[in-house]
Amino acid sequence: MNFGWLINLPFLLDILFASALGILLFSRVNEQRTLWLLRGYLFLVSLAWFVNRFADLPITSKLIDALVLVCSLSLAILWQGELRRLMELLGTGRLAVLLGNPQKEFQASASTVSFLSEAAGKLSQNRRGALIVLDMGSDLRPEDFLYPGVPIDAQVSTELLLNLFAADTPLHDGAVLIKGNRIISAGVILPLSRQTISRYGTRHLAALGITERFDRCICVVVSEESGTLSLANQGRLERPITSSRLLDLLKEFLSSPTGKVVAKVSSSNSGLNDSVSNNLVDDKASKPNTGLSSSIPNKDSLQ
Ligand SMILES: Nc1ncnc2c1ncn2[C@@H]1O[C@H](COP(=O)(O)OP(=O)(O)OP(=O)(O)O)[C@@H](O)[C@H]1O
Repeated sequence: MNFGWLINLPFLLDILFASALGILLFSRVNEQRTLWLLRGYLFLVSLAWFVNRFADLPITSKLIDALVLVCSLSLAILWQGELRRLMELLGTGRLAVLLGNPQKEFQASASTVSFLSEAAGKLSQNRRGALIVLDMGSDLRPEDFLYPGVPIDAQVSTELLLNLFAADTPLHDGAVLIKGNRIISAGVILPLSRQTISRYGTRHLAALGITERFDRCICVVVSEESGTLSLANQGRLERPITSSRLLDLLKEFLSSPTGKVVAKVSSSNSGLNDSVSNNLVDDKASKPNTGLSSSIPNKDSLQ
């Protein structure tokens, strides 16, 4: 066998780029099951390449190609949200997000998270509906929202948060966006989750929608109907939680450079974790599921 191709520069570059891409992909996957799928898929692709290049087996090669095609289609359906997000990031040139570099200036301080959990606790006691997005370096931009809201740019405080969600005030509808220690805007309309089988209302779906798109973004939700406090992270909802539990989770989130703590805590806490995809406890069970597109609100309908 001639191994001359091994020292061929284009071939070495090919291997280098393919390995870099593989490492990047594996480093971005944080779920074991997804990792297995990716590993299996890459094995099939490598097998197809090997058989095509080195074996003179046309029928086997065609069969493996067909298998790779079917698997690619299945994965495209399974990961449509992630693939869409990948293309959005590539299209908007946000490579830092893709490479997982958090923006350090958006690290919230310990006092910010305690103001936030204190406000959430009071809102919950008073059954005031609220939705607070805490961006800890996920590079959220106005174009990521359905409506970017009204600019505020003020230091986070319990009083200001309570004021923003007070009944009958112009900005109480929609979400408050916090970046680092500052309230950036209020009245923000978030994209809804694509988890259409959920029976949650739009406030909770909005929290899931933004957190399933952005890793380092979490959402605190207070239900107006039940006063239940929830924390959304990476497309999962942990509820019901107390304000002190919220504070603990926020602190753990702050101390984690990858922002994966809450998911880890949730999965080990079967009593509290409530993933929408699992369709568990739901205080909106009586509400008909209207489907995603029909339930996306516009600003006018929320006022
Ligand atoms: N896409 C969105 N982005 C931001 N806020 C939203 C969005 N959709 C709905 N909301 C907020 O949620 C309110 C409606 O909540 P809805 O009852 O539909 O949801 P919910 O999840 O059942 O919440 P709750 O338990 O508080 O009733 C709206 O008045 C608005 O303030």
